Amino acid sequence: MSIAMPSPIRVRRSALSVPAINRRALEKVHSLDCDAVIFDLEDSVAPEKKGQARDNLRQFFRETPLRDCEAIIRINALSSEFGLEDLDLVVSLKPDALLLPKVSRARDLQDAQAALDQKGAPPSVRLWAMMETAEGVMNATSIAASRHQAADRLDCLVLGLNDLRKETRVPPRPGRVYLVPWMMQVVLAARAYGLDVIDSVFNDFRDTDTFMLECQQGREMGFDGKMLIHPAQIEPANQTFGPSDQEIADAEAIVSAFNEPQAAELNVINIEGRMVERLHLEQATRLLAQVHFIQQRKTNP
Ligand SMILES: CC(C)(COP(=O)(O)OP(=O)(O)OC[C@H]1O[C@@H](n2cnc3c(N)ncnc32)[C@H](O)[C@@H]1OP(=O)(O)O)[C@@H](O)C(=O)NCCC(=O)NCCSC(=O)C[C@H](O)C(=O)O
Ligand SMILES: [Mg+2]
Repeated sequence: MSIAMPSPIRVRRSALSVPAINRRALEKVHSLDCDAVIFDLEDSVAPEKKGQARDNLRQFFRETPLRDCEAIIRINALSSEFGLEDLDLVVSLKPDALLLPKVSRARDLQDAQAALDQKGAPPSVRLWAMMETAEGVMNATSIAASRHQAADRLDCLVLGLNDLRKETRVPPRPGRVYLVPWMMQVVLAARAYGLDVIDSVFNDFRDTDTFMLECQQGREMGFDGKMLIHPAQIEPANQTFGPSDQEIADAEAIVSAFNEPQAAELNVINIEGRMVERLHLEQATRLLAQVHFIQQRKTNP
């Protein structure tokens, strides 16, 4: 017996932030192997440069749109003086998602969704939410739940620890030790409502060893991937958040064991002394679909 591939399969191991004001960085993105590019109009763009940054994105989307990589635009808060013009840009460029910064309550997302709907953005334009305020983390459950209410475009939560540290005054420490409970709260809320969740940026982009440790920690906490600030972080993030050879071999063994005729009516089987249930078959099938997705991308560069 075989089971259908879950759909849609998405892979979000690496989401590179690119300041929309930086033309040189924009030119580079086509040569980079990240799963998503977040074109930033918010904190990496000075107030007097917002217009120029929007023009850069207009030119980029017109001349060299991304292929096989999600395109996300992070706008300024809708309540800011830049928010509405950013939103109009999103409606005209139709990226894969709008990333809303500093989401503190479900209402922020509902307002963004209402504005997208009212301006005629197609349903393909999803919503991503930055979780980076104390209030946002405390409201993680209702924010994630808004996917089933007035913000059904919501697709993914992105943790922002720079802002969260600033507001809570928790200093950076090895292992992000005092932040872990809040991070897990965001992961749990995302999973309860079927959302993806992406770990925060790591600022010291030349410190590859600590970055790798942070990626491994993020993966073990259940994150799908990491928001990145520098091209050098892409490969380590793809490696850490992608399926390992051992995980692929295990998944193949599970699928093939359940495909045996004698397993057709069994919900639980024994694979080399390990209990394996159909829920593991679902996990294995999802993992193999992700492997397929990644391989296809490699063969269509
Ligand atoms: C941090 C940087 C300013 C460093 O840039 P630079 O000094 O140019 O570094 P390098 O000389 O090592 O760069 C080597 C080449 O790589 C290109 N580059 C660098 N960064 C990027 C990038 N993000 N995307 C594409 N290309 C990039 C350089 O142009 C060099 O190219 P070349 O000259 O051809 O060799 C810079 O990395 C940077 O600006 N990073 C992104 C900053 C950003 O987006 N900030 C916002 C996101 S952070 C966030 O969201 C925090 C969150 O909200 C929270 O609260 O936690
Ligand atoms: Mg931030």
